[in-house]
Amino acid sequence: MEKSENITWQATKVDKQQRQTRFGHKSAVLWFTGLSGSGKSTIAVELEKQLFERNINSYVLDGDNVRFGLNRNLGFSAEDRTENIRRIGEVSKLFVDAGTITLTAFISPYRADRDHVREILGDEEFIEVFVDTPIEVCEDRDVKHLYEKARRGEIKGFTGIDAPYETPNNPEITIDTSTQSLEASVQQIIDYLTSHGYICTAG
Ligand SMILES: Nc1ncnc2c1ncn2[C@@H]1O[C@H](COP(=O)(O)OS(=O)(=O)O)[C@@H](OP(=O)(O)O)[C@H]1O
Ligand SMILES: Nc1ncnc2c1ncn2[C@@H]1O[C@H](COP(=O)(O)OP(=O)(O)O)[C@@H](O)[C@H]1O
Repeated sequence: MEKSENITWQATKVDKQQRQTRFGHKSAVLWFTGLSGSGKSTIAVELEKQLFERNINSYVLDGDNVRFGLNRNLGFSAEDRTENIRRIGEVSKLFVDAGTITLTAFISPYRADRDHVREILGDEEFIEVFVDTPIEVCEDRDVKHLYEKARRGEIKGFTGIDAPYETPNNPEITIDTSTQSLEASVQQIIDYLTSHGYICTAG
């Protein structure tokens, strides 16, 4: 995998700990995973807004958006999805080093790919948020009409239809948007961040 030789790690004079101290909160990745239409982006975007309002550095990396730029050369084969998640894992690590609470909204269907990101970040900085909305509900929403296309065979390898989704074994947070409101989901995550000492009650 490594193609670069003769490279040396450059140390910096400002570290993650100093940045966290200055910002007044810890940094970590909230790794949203779940089917298309499960609610990953909707929750991440609202949560980012609420964290921002509390003066917390936060940033959303969203599957669709990242595929317009950084990952525009990747498709939806198993190999490309793995590379997609590997890159986002590395980007997330940089954001966390920069002191930001990073929200990633990718289907990330393969357990091994998510576990790899957990490994490079460590348990404390990787918070897996399983958006466990039943496929029937996601398909019923079909915001982008992609399930419709997949059922008609116009999209091949669509997650949940003819491509796999491997559920997390031990997610830190589980949300089902078919039974809980957006507000309740966002509050559940804020409560987790507060009770685990990532952010302060007062923000
Ligand atoms: N074949 C196939 N399977 C699943 N999803 C598809 C596919 N083709 C396009 N799309 C659209 O791409 C979004 C998922 O991109 P991700 O980068 O999150 O996927 S992955 O993590 O690499 O599996 C996904 O967005 P979300 O609905 O936000 O999840 C879809 O809009
Ligand atoms: N309780 C809820 N939480 C989150 N989204 C919900 C909820 N109820 C309905 N929705 C709708 O479900 C859709 C989820 O789409 P999206 O957030 O793009 O999902 P994903 O990013 O997982 O593909 C949105 O249209 C959203 O308005």
